[in-house]
Amino acid sequence: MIELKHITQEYDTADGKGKFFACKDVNVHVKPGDIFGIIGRSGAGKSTLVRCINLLNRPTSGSVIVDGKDLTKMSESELREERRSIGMIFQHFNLLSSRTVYGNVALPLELAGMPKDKIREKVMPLIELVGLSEHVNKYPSQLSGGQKQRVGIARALSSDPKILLSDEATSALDPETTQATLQLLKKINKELGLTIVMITHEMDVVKQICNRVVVMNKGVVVEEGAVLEVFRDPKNEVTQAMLGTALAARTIPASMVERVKKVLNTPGENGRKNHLIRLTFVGSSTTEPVLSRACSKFDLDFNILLGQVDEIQSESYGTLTIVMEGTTENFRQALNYIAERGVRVEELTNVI
Ligand SMILES: Nc1ncnc2c1ncn2[C@@H]1O[C@H](COP(=O)(O)OP(=O)(O)OP(=O)(O)O)[C@@H](O)[C@H]1O
Repeated sequence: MIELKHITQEYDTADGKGKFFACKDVNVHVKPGDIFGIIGRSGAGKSTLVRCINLLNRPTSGSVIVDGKDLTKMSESELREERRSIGMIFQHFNLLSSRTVYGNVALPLELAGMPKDKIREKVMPLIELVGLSEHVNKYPSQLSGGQKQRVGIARALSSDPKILLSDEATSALDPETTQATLQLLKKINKELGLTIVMITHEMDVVKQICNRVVVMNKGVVVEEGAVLEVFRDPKNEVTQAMLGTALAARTIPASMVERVKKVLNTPGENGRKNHLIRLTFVGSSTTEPVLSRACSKFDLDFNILLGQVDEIQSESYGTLTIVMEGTTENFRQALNYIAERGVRVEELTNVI
C-alpha cells in the first residue's frame, strides 16, 4: 500500500556549513488495512517521514510508492489528485474557527467543486460516524478537544481517502478522550477498511491500536515489527526506554534485590537449587496453567516475585519473574516443557 524506499531528508545545519539528516535511508512498508505506528522521541524524524507519504515534505532522495504509483515522479496536478486519497489529522486539529462543524467537514468538498446537495449527502453521515450530530452547527470554540479532533477526522474522511495519516492526533487530549479517539480510529480502520499511519511518542497508543510499528531515533529506523513481537522482545535500547512502564514489571526493584540474591545462594535439600527465571506469555498461553503443570510434573516449587498481564491487539500478554526450586535436571526439563508450550523462558543470571 505504502512503500517508502531509501528516504533521506537533508537540511543545512544552522550555521550553513554542514548537513543534517532528519531522515536517513529509511525504508518502510505499510500493508493495506494496517494501523501502522511510527514512534520515537522528539526530533527523531517522525513528522518528516510521515509528511513524505503525501509529499507535504519532498524528500531529498528516495521514492514514495502509494498503491504502486511513485508520487515523487508525478506532476503537480497528478499529485493533487493523488493527495485526495490520503487524509491527514493533526495534533492541534487545524480547524477553521470561522466555520461550523459542518462547514469544516464540507470545506475540502467545496474546494473540489462538489454541488451543495451532494456535499450535504456526504457530510451528514460523516458527522454522524464521528458522533457529532448534535453539534453540527457549533463553532470550534464551542467544542472540547476530543470533539475538535472528531471534526478533523470527519474532514479527513470527506474525500474518501484510502489512507489516513495521523500526526500526534491524541497528544493534546486527556487520557479518556485519547481512548475514545483511538477507538474511533480503530472503528474507521475496520468499517471503512482505511489504512492508518500514525505518529506518536506514546507506546500506549501503539499498544492499543497499531498492528505494526517502527521505532525511529535520530533519523533512522532502529527497530520494526509486529507490535506484539516488539513488546515481547524489544531489542533496541531506544525501544526499551520508550516501553518504560510496560517493562517496569521486568525489573526487580532495588528493595528486593538483596533478598532475592540470598534466596538464590541458599541451596535447598537433596541437591535442589533456586533459579531465577522470567516467563513471557503471549496469547492463549496466558490462559493455560503451563507453569503449575510443569512444576507438578517435574517436582518443582515456585515463588512469584513480579508479574504483569496486559492486553495488546486484543491478545493477552504478560511477564512473570519467579524463583524456581528443584533439581537441576528437573529444572532444565521444566524449562523445555514450558518453552514447548509457546511461553518464552529466560534464565536470569543477574538479579539486577
Ligand atoms: N525545515 C526544516 N529545516 C531544518 N531542520 C528541520 C526542518 N524540519 C525539521 N527539522 C529538524 O529535523 C529533525 C526531525 O524533525 P521532525 O519534526 O521530523 O521530528 P519528530 O520526530 O516528528 O519530532 P516531534 O515529535 O518533536 O515533532 C528535528 O531535529 C528538526 O529540528
